[in-house]
Amino acid sequence: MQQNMVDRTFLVAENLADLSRFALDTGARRGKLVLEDGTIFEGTSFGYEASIAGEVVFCTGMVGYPEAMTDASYGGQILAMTYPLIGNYGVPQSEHWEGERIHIAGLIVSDYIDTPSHAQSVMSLRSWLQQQQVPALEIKDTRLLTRHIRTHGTMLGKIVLDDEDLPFYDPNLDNLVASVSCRQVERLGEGDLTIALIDCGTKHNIVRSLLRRNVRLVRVPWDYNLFDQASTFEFDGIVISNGPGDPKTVQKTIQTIQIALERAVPMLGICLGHQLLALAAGGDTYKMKFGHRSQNQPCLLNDSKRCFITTQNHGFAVGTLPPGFAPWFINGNDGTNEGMIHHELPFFSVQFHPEARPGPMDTDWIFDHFLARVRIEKEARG
Ligand SMILES: NC(=O)CC[C@H](N)C(=O)O
Repeated sequence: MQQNMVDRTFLVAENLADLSRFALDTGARRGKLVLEDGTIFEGTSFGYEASIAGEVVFCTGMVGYPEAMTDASYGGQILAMTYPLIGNYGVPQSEHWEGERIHIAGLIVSDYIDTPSHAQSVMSLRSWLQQQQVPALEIKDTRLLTRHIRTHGTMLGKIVLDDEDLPFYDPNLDNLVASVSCRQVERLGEGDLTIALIDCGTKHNIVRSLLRRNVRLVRVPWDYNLFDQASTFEFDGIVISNGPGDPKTVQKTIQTIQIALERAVPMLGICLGHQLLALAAGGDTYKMKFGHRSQNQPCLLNDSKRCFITTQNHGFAVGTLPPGFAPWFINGNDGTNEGMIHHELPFFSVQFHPEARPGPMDTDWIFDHFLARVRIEKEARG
């Protein structure tokens, strides 16, 4: 027995030596993740060979790296995946992505797997990162990094290759929505209800979820004036999408929502859309210590014993609800607000992602609930 244990220890040591020889043989470049408080994690580059700065956040989802990486809400962020094996099922075709490209600024993993195995995989994660020019680092101890961020809060950081250096960059100071929103109005689908989707960096599954319900969808840029006589079209409701950065930097969308509130146009806000609706209606948002990024966030439906397991990706939250709104959902872990609903008017919003991708479909009914109310309001208007 004791002999076995000794043998195994020896084997592990030998494998580790093999691995480091492999890294040297493949010419993998060494790199560092440098945090703004001076903490350094050494690692090996497996993505695009460049240095990059951003905000370091962690996601505890066990699957879904292609969806998370293409979610525009992660714009400006260096994403650390806590699930240790990343790359093992490769990268699917772009129709399965949540945006047109990779939106994260950089990727941090514990173990990068370069031998993907999945029926839908068309390339390795390494090739994808290199094609799309996104740096990535394998640092092994993502647990220590995550515990550090949980203790001290989300912080700025940079992936630095070899002896290169660059300044820290805080993405929350900029309006990132302007760089990820669509540029032109796009008309999709057919149906008797017309929904205007304000694209602040919408996940594709919000578009798919609406089209699946047979609506005529008009996707508009974040700063599009929906109420300008000359440029606009008839619509029955508005969906305000998810998106990157601090909601307070997205003033033009807030102004559009304010007009929609005055005119009682039915509205559904999702994630950033929830925060924007709250700000437009007179509420307030704040930056959370380390945010919610996973696919198992429990959300309690207010005044009930119902709990939904939700997908989330946000670093800001609604602190003060606007007048006229009640809490709709509350986070079962930390009690933060996860949604709001107006007492009388057709205004709803959720902090989580009812479109999931990746994650559970528990709250897919939010789209049905919203569209049913849009129909009621349309019929009442005649
Ligand atoms: N997924 C989102 O829409 C994120 C909203 C916002 N950027 C936040 O981090 O809180």
